[in-house]
Amino acid sequence: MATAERINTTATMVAHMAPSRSTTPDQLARLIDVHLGDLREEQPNWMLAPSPVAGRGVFATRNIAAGELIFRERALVVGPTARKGSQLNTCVCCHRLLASKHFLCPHRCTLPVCAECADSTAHRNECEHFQRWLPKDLTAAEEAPSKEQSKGEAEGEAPKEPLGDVVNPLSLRILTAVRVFYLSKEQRALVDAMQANAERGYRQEIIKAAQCFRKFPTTDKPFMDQLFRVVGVLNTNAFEAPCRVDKHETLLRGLFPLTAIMNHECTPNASHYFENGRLAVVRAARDIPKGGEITTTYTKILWSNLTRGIFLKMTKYFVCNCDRCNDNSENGTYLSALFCREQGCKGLVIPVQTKTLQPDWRCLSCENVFPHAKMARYQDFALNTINNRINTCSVRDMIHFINELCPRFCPPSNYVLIEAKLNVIWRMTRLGAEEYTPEELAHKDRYREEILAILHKLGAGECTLKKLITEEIQ
Ligand SMILES: C[S@@+](CC[C@H](N)C(=O)[O-])C[C@H]1O[C@@H](n2cnc3c(N)ncnc32)[C@H](O)[C@@H]1O
Repeated sequence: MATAERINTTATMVAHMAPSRSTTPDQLARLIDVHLGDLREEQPNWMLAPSPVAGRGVFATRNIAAGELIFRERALVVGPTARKGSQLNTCVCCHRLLASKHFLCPHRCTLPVCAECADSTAHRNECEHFQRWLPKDLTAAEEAPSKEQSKGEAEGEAPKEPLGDVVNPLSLRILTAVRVFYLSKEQRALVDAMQANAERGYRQEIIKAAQCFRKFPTTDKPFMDQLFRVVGVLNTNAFEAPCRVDKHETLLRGLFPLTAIMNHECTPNASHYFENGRLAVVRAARDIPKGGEITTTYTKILWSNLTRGIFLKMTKYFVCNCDRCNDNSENGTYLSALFCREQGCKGLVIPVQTKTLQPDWRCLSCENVFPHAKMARYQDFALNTINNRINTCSVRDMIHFINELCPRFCPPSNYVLIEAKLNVIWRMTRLGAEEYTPEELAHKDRYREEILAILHKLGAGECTLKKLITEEIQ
């Protein structure tokens, strides 16, 4: 993050974030060029232009071959995702894992930070900023022991272990938005030129964060409006980028503006991945002709039509109209398929209509039609049963479950079962091959071939998942 001029009042912050919704395509292109800096190619194979899909998009300036690099981009801003279950005792600057107790900033901004970063210029602005908002100190309990604790100790009980530091994920998550206010003027202009979906849930994120502080400027309307927009931009555009420091893996909330301007396609022609949470790399997954829109995916590629549709509607607020979404066989992969509920028939049942999230379902064998509610309950059952096993079973038991029990209630093409196979492959790779029997390793190879065949049917080309499966998972 650029260390911009110091900002001491919310009024100054708002002035710096003055809206510039009318950013022209040329201005946007210039802001992106400045942001790319030394990573901007002399003659890029991409350009920005209005998209027939939505808003602005990224387009090929010449034919691009599958596998070719399209661009690399550093994050404009990153921060903790502070997801449920993540290790919150991770330094917000260098992302190292900290001690499990006493890991908050010594300057009492209540952010988890390592001793080195606590006094760094990278942390100074946000530290002072959080201090000004007066965090409700969650460690107070440690300094002022409860009445019962003091009583117990007075009566000769061994002193209780100090409670240690506690982080509120809601205040931690707002950090990325706060960091946006400290970007340079041009960087903030770029943030302001980005799409921000207006969603009530995003406001909740701020309202809940505000409750973590005694002096959050909730009555400062211009500031709050800017904050709502920044959080809207983050939620519309930011990625969750994995980052590994030493052996500690964490997910960062990163804004990569050029990568974000790419529109979504369910089987995209480009793939992106992140290097240590701070660098996005975008490559062509298939050949892209000159003038073609370069697309990425906002969903998992192996999800069924309905699952992707619901996810996009709920989190990105649009209905996808790509070729894959309009084909109820899903390129012959039948990722949505469930077994027929009719006595004696074990045919495959698939959604009939494609442009609705509540389709009728029809059996490909007996042609009976089932209401969506019934099939949705069945899909939920399969999902919960399989995910429950994934979370509780050893790999060995999972292989047995997939091969012997799943076929009784879930067609082998169903995406939940495919994802379970991917999970097995992934876990076996992480644990190392020597722990498994040749038979178990053969199952892993078979799962891998099945998934590669599905990716081939989908026309996914050199997508990130294929790269992972063929190169890293061996
Ligand atoms: C990260 S932005 C993509 C860039 C955006 N087109 C722009 O002009 O800044 C994501 C938003 O773009 C729109 N979008 C992206 N892909 C789409 C698609 N396939 N169909 C409809 N809308 C899409 C949706 O409004 C979505 O919330």
